[in-house]
This record gives sequence, C-alpha cells and structure tokens, in this order.
Amino acid sequence: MILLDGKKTSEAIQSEIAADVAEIKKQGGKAPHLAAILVGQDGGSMTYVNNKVLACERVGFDSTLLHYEDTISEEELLAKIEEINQDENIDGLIVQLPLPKHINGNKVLEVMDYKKDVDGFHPVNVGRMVAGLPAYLPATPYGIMQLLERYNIETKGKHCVVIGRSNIVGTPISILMSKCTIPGECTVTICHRNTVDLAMHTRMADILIVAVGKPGMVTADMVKEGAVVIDVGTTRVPDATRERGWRLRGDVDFDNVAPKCSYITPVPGGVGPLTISMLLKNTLRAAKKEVYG
Ligand SMILES: Nc1nc2c(c(=O)[nH]1)N[C@@H](CN(C=O)c1ccc(C(=O)N[C@@H](CCC(=O)O)C(=O)O)cc1)CN2
Ligand SMILES: [Mg+2]
Repeated sequence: MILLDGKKTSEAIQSEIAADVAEIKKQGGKAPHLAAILVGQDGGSMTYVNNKVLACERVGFDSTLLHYEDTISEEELLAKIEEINQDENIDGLIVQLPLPKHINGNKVLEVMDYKKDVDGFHPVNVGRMVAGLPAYLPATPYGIMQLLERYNIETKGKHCVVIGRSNIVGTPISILMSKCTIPGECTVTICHRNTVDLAMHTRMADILIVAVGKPGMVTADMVKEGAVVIDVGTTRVPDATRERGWRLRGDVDFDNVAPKCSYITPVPGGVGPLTISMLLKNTLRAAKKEVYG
C-alpha cells in the first residue's frame, strides 16, 4: 500500500508556483492577487481562509481578505462582489463556503466575474469544464487529478466510483474522471443518498473517491483488494486527548481499509492541502490570463 502524500505534493506544487511568481516579478510583472470573502465565524471556514492567505504570502502573491459579520445582507454582499469584479488589481476572487442561510449561494456565484472565479464554481466555468474547454477547475477535484498524475496512477479503462454529488467535489470529479484526458478515461459511477446497495457499487471500484462528510462510512468490506481510495472527507470529531478538543476524520475507515489498497490518501494530509495549492494555481492562471486571454 502506498500513501498518497498530499502535503508533500502540495509543497512541490507551491514551490513551482513560487518559482513562476519570482520569474514574473523579475520580468517586471505584478504579483498575482487573490481576494477572499469570508462571512461569519465558522471555525473550519476561518481556518481554511487564513491558510489560503498564508499560502498566498508563501508563494509571493498579494491577497485581500474581506471578513464580514453573518448579519451582512445578500444585497450588500453582492455589491462588494461587483466592486471586486471592477477592481483591475485583483485577479482572482473566492467566496468561502458555506454561506449563512439568508444568502443565496447561487446568486453570489452568478454575480461574480467568471474570469476571476478561481474556485471554478461559476456556471460558465462549470459548463466549459463539461464541454472540455479551458476553464478554472474546482480546487479539490483539480487536486485529486494532480495526485493521480504525480503518482503515475493508471486510470484509463478503470472503473471509478464516486460517492457524493456535491457541486464542489462529487459532480466535477466524476466528470473529469470520465473525460478523454489523462488522468481520466474511466467508466464512472456516481453514488448518493438514494443509491440502493452502495457496497455492491463500491466493491466494483478500481478507483473509489469518497466526498460525503460521514466519518468512517467506507468500511473494509466495501473495498476491492488493490483499489485506489481517495478520501475527501474532513469532519471535526470530538477528541478529549487533543488540546483543541477535536480531530479530523475522513469518510474512510482508514485503519481497516488501507491494508487492502494499492494507494490511499490519509486524513489529514491527503486531498485537503492540495485544495489550497490548486486555488493558488488557478489564481496564477488568472493573473497570466491563461484561461480567458
Ligand atoms: N469557496 C470554497 N469553499 C470551500 C471549498 C473550496 O474549495 N472553495 N472547499 C472546502 C474547504 N476547503 C477550502 O476552502 C478546504 C478544506 C480542507 C483543507 C485542508 O487543508 N485540510 C487539511 C486539514 C486542515 C485542518 O487541520 O483543519 C487536510 O485535510 O489535511 C483545505 C481547504 C469547503 N469550502
Ligand atoms: Mg476539500
């Protein structure tokens, strides 16, 4: 069994990005600039956004963090986004999810300039990804593709089973894995809450990607011998032995599943760190006008 080291891969990608930024600056260009909007005080979201800002500093990007109270109205938030759309200094914009219930996430995405949508969530980027046109790919699926590529994992002709159909992970990764690109060329099955006999499907998976948010839901009996298992779950579960009172758990029962796998991602240290690196990569692509000219 080989552990897919997301931390190491993420560091390698960030070094490549930093070298690219240094070259841009050497040529007299300006640093890529990411703006991040955070609404409210959710602990996980604050950690992720802070980590994004720190990662920007590490690779030499400029960043702007806009943190609003969860009392901000939808109208005010949309107006802020319009402002950033017009700001020529800012290359990429993300709105950290989840948003408070009184704000319509779809409206927020649609008001964003799709050319700055470095999360790849705007319908234009989603549509272009499906059509196989240049687009910003959502960071987590993009990170999974990087892991498969950098570990030279064969995907062509394999059966990939995805559990979860979210717009952030499950749906886009299932599309990317089915495309005629490498990684890709898989036969893909998407499973969700209404799938009958989930284990029957997962046991057929050569590549199993789990993005549900239910700690330990994939048990050893659900996994084929030699499968590649990608665990996207990162749920905070209570743990009195830790100073902070919790630890992260993935969707896969790692201890019992790992011995059956050819490759597996740990949690933490698997897919999560790549989410941040691929956001940086998209921001660099935005600054270089690689996607939209
Ligand atoms: N606007 C967005 N919102 C959300 C996204 C996203 O891509 N764009 N994805 C997730 C959260 N997320 C980034 O935003 C994210 C999740 C996990 C990690 C990560 O590094 N996880 C580490 C552990 C970190 C920890 O100790 O808490 C790991 O798995 O090893 C980074 C980013 C939902 N919202
Ligand atoms: Mg994630």
